[in-house]
Amino acid sequence: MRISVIGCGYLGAVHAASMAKLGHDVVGIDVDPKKIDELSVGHAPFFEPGLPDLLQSSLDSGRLKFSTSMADAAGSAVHFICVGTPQRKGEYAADLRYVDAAFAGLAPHLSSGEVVVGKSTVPVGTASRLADEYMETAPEAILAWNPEFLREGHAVKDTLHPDRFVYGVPGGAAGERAAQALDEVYAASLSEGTPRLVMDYATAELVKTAANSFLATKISFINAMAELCEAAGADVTALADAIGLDDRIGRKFLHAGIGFGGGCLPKDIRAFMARAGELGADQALTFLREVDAINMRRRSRTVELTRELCDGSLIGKRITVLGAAFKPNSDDVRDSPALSIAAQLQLQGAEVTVTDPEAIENARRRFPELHFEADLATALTDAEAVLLLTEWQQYVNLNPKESARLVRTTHILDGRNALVATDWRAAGWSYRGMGRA
Ligand SMILES: NC(=O)c1ccc[n+]([C@@H]2O[C@H](COP(=O)([O-])OP(=O)(O)OC[C@H]3O[C@@H](n4cnc5c(N)ncnc54)[C@H](O)[C@@H]3O)[C@@H](O)[C@H]2O)c1
Ligand SMILES: O=c1ccn([C@@H]2O[C@H](COP(=O)(O)OP(=O)(O)O[C@H]3O[C@H](CO)[C@@H](O)[C@H](O)[C@H]3O)[C@@H](O)[C@H]2O)c(=O)[nH]1
Repeated sequence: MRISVIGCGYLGAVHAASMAKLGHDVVGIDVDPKKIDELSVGHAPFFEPGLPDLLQSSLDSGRLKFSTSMADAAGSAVHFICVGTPQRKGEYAADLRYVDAAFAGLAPHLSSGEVVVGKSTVPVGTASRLADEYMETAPEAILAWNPEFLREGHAVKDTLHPDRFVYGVPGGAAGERAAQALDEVYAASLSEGTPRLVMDYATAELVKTAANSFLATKISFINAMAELCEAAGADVTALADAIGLDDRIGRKFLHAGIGFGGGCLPKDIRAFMARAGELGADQALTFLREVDAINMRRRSRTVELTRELCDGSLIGKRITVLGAAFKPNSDDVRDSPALSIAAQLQLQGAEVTVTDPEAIENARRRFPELHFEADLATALTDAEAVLLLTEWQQYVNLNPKESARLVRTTHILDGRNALVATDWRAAGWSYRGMGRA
């Protein structure tokens, strides 16, 4: 099947390479010529485990190519729209200008029977608006919305073996044709028994934002419990283990710490609230304000805990931050809690050094005022406090005795509750976790 993938960022590049792996002939299209040049020679423009091999094998198969020209999408049976939907500057709402530009650019190249499939995360109501505004030029083409649930750091596996497929389609024969086309695209995964749910546009759009809101709520719930544990002298990790054993609750997404970040959860819950307001249903989502507020409080709480670790003053203190990415196994620094905390500490007078195995380049672009050091041992040397803010495996595996020899003062704040506290204390460190006595 001929497929085009429009927008080759964290979602689209993985999607394009994965669709070629499934046996389709794929063209990935992006407006960024640098990205397209890199992808065309098999260089992944961002860090994602498994992507370089997948990209290379798909290019070698001759089934994957990249282009900056929308005209190269012409003739594809299915066109996936994977462009960004960031938060609008100074507002909660999603910025849909890239989605609109992608539809406007694609529409003149559409032919009868082709299916345009939105994968970007959009506010409910967007698909029917786009169908009205852009699909009229190609009346026989059909629009479907097939939201994406991949996690960065697991994107390849999540794309090839997702938990479920959601198809938002129009009513009648057109909807059936769109679902058939998507079944053909995903035949290999469907044959593994992956559930496939067909519904209307609005429900499909809502499934995506509801799923991310639920995940964000779960994280903020456990972080609220962390606040309580701190006040009551209890331990949030023991609490999460105990409540997580109830199947109805589950242990996943109950890791308390510095809170959630990234290019999805924060902006998606805000866009969801904004859209609810436009629909006159803002009361339904007022709890998400609290979810957001709890999350942002974790960042200021981390700054306060660091001040406590540093005997009450941050001025001139040498602080080493382990991790810049918003999560491990990613170089994505969009709304990274680690960087936001590092920047706050520096503003309050600390001398901050940030290290990360993959994200330094991206981090430096966003926070040029911070000092970055790629070498872990050098970053730790002479530190007066160490903060683990992104739980990369190499940081979790750090040897507390060897690390103690590098630093000036053995103070560690475990912002992700990822270290074995007893090991660090046994090696002479004063260890502080999040929500732990
Ligand atoms: N990153 C994820 O893990 C993930 C997972 C699920 C859903 N999503 C959603 O997918 C969408 C894309 O997210 P992302 O993280 O890949 O963003 P991204 O910023 O990494 O990628 C977007 C890409 O679209 C390109 N682009 C912009 N306008 C274009 C146009 N008119 N034509 C062609 N290309 C264009 C940009 O140059 C960029 O490369 C968002 O709606 C996001 O919420 C992302
Ligand atoms: O118990 C937890 C779990 C996660 N996090 C943090 O939450 C953020 C988001 O993590 P995760 O959801 O794993 O990463 P994303 O790659 O942003 O994936 C989310 O956002 C994507 C884009 O919409 C969706 O496709 C995914 O299903 C959804 O999990 C990160 O900062 C994590 O450190 C916690 O603090 N505690």
